[in-house]
Amino acid sequence: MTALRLADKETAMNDKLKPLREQIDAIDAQILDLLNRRAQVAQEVGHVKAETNAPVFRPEREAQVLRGVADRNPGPMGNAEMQTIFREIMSACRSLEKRVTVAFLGPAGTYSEQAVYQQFGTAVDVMACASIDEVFRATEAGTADFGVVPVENSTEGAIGRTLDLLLNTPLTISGEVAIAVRHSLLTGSGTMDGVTAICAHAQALAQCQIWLNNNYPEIERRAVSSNAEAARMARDDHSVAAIAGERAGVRYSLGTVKANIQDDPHNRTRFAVIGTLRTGPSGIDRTSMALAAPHKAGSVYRLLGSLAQNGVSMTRFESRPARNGNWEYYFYVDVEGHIENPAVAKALEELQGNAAFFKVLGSYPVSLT
Ligand SMILES: C=C(O[C@@H]1C=C(C(=O)O)C=C[C@H]1O)C(=O)O
Repeated sequence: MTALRLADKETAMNDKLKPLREQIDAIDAQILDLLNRRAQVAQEVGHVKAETNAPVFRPEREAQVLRGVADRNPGPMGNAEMQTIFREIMSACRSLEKRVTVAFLGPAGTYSEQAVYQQFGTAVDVMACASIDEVFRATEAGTADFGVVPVENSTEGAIGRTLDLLLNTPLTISGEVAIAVRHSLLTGSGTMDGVTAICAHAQALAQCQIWLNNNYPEIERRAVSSNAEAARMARDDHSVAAIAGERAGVRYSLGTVKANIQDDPHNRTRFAVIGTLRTGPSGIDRTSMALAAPHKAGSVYRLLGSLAQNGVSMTRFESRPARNGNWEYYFYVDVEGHIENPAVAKALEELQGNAAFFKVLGSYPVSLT
């Protein structure tokens, strides 16, 4: 009797589902058709670009498309989900023009790899490099079209090696990506049974230290070359737990002991996309520069005065030792606006006149996230 009633309920449900699924099938057919029409137009764009050897990847245009999607989205689909879908659509369309190769700080499964996919979508060829230096080298040599390197973390501060290398590279910053860094405690079994060491990159251990002190104060912490390397170790050795992103956990088939163990819930890392491409204005842009102040009273004040007088807002000011033993510093300054914006151009020209060293690192669309 009960079984019968259940079967009746299922039939009634299926009767209701059938027309709805037919609607979805019809919509999917339309989406399929529209996507291929979009792809054909992108191919035409590719031909036009090929005639003049113009760059295929246009971050300013992609940023505008993604912002437009969020602006026009009536819901119920969320803006972030819609942007993820459109990023993939653009990635697939772009790869019909030309597939770009992107170098990043490997191994696979790192936040740097996540940043690559967040900027370029998944229709790209990725090249895992062993160091930040190698990402610069591969991109400078043209082995990779672009490189993605970490610039700063909201908890731990600047990534010094990236700042040092930006100073001398002929490459420019073509784009930026910010990602939320969420660390998980991962093991082969998904439990802490038999675990004698917690491994991660030193930065990740630092970003989770309060949580670790509160929960596993007695377990040894060991810094290794990357979180992904820690995840690989945890897969091969069940006495090791890793701190890494969920992406690494999936890659190395690990179980999650606890997700989101970072001390700062807003922990974010900003990455720069480096390449030879000088990105055009997208409407919401940032310009990064490096400069040195002459050894004179009030010189930093005068430098920054050029920004204030031209109404240009500074969003970041970072200093790095010049490493000449003279207590001299390079300043890394980010401002709002593109270098083609007249106020920004004027401010930078004045600034350059007052600086002992001056280099524009790039103008690029502000990260969506
Ligand atoms: C189609 C173009 O080429 C690429 C693909 C884009 C897209 O699919 O919308 C946008 C910008 C470019 O990175 C274009 O430049 O418009």
